[in-house]
Amino acid sequence: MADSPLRHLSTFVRYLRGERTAVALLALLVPAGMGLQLVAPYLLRGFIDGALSGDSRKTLLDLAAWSLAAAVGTLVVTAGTEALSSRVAWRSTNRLRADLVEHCLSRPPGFYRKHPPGELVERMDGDVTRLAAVMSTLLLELLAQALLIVGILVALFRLEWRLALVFAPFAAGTLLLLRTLVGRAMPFVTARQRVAADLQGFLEERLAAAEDLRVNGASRYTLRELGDRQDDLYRKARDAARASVRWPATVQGLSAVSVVLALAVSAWLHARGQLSTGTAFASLSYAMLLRRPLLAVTTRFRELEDAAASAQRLRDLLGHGTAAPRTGRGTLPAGLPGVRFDGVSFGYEPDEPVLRDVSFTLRPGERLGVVGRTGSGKSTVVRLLFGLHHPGAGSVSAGGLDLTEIDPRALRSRVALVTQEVHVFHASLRDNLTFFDRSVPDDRLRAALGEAGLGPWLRTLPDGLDTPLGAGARGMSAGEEQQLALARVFLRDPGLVLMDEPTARLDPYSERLLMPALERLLEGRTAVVVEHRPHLLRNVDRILVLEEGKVAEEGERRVLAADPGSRFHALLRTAGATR
Ligand SMILES: Nc1ncnc2c1ncn2[C@@H]1O[C@H](COP(=O)(O)OP(=O)(O)OP(=O)(O)O)[C@@H](O)[C@H]1O
Repeated sequence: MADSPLRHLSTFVRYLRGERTAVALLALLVPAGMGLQLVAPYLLRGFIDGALSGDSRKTLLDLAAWSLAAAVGTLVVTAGTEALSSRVAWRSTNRLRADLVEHCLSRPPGFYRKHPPGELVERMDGDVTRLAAVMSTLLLELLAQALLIVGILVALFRLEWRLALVFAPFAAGTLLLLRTLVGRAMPFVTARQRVAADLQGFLEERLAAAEDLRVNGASRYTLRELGDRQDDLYRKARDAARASVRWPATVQGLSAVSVVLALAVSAWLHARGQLSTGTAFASLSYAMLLRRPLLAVTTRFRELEDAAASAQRLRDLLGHGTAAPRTGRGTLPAGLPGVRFDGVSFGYEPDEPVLRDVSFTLRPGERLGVVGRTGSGKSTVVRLLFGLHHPGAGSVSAGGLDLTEIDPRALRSRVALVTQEVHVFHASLRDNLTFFDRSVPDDRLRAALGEAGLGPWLRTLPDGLDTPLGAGARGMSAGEEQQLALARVFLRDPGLVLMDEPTARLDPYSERLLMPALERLLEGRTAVVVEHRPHLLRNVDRILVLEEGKVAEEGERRVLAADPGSRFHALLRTAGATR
């Protein structure tokens, strides 16, 4: 059975709640506009019959004045409807867009692997805009058009029942057809919208990697893939258009037949003297007018199906990943937190364990270095400690509290994660440091930059803390970006620092420049440092060696480094760093 568009749209009705007055006014204006359309043919009849029967000039002028008033009324109602509906659409969709952005910002990393930014932009822009049309007037208009159809049929019956009999089956047949066709085009429309969003995601990803693609000679392959995707979009758009066009084409055909029939009946009745010229004109005007709402309903119905498909995709997006909300409300106790992994097993996918029964303990202020081959689960340890995922078995705790019991915001205020990925926003240096919090005093910002080793760099900036950074503004080297990331952490002064190979993308020179700041950051804090180059772990107290997700070795750094039989010593030997 066809999916009902209204079911998908109903979820978003709540965004109209703040617009009750405007919606109530629209509920009056839209039917009023439809009602005004019924007046014109009625006045026309009076005018023609009056003129033919030699009525006084005053009556004819009165009728002309009424016609003018109806036209002005229609103009006012149309302008009012337009203004109000734009306002309702703008405000309600802004609220929806804000909800979507908030939802996306709170999603775990896996969400962004499933939905690349280009796809999300298409949803927040394209889908929301399509929904806006429905939220403003479409539903009201569909209802009003249906009322107009009934109104025209009643007026026709009153004027000439024999003509009404020609049109009633046409209108009823069209509406019955509508019932059977409701939602038929939706699967095709949904498929078209999905492929369009995928194309957007593809373009966004490829353009972001333009340099890599060029360097690796993959530009031609990318263009070929773009061609395939465009062909697919064309096919899906064609299928959707075919499915959607059947309905208006049928109505057009039916309508043409019924108008010809009405013309024949009018001519016949008029020739027999049973129909005045004015009534014939008025009836035919109503007959022509009847085509308008029926065709409008069909065209608007396509928009409704488009919007319903968008609504379905937005509902899916809003529902995505809500299965495991964090419920913790606790906060980390004051002071430096200790850390404990107790029999932790975890996998990103079911039946694909990444960590197996991992246990270790760090006392407050202790620093742990995590080493192991690529893919052994080092980064996963850090992600669990940052609360990005929860273990399938065992527990991860900080400051004596299981992380599932801690409010994520409270956790993030005391725990910092430094990775090799640094995002520099297109904003001032100040905003880049504070994440747009204007309450942080400048001397704290300068101190944090100094601790991160960016003091001399700051002095070279023309506008100091107000210097714009990011795309199209002042460029930064990879090392400076990493120092900026460290300055952000110094500013927050967390008790627990997690580092995931922060120097991995730096050349040895930049790495050497960064090391003093990294070492300062570890001083007087509990820390977990992931590093595949063991010789860089000079300042940690303990070492954890992971192999295929299991703890292969754990102990004091000093002891393991001095023991030629230890795995850590072997790693140092391989790196040529044994002392
Ligand atoms: N988000 C994810 N979804 C699915 N699998 C993942 C995800 N992240 C990591 N993995 C897989 O988990 C395993 C461990 O990954 P992890 O990043 O923890 O290893 P690592 O030791 O830090 O590796 P590297 O030194 O290369 O960074 C790998 O097999 C990896 O493919």
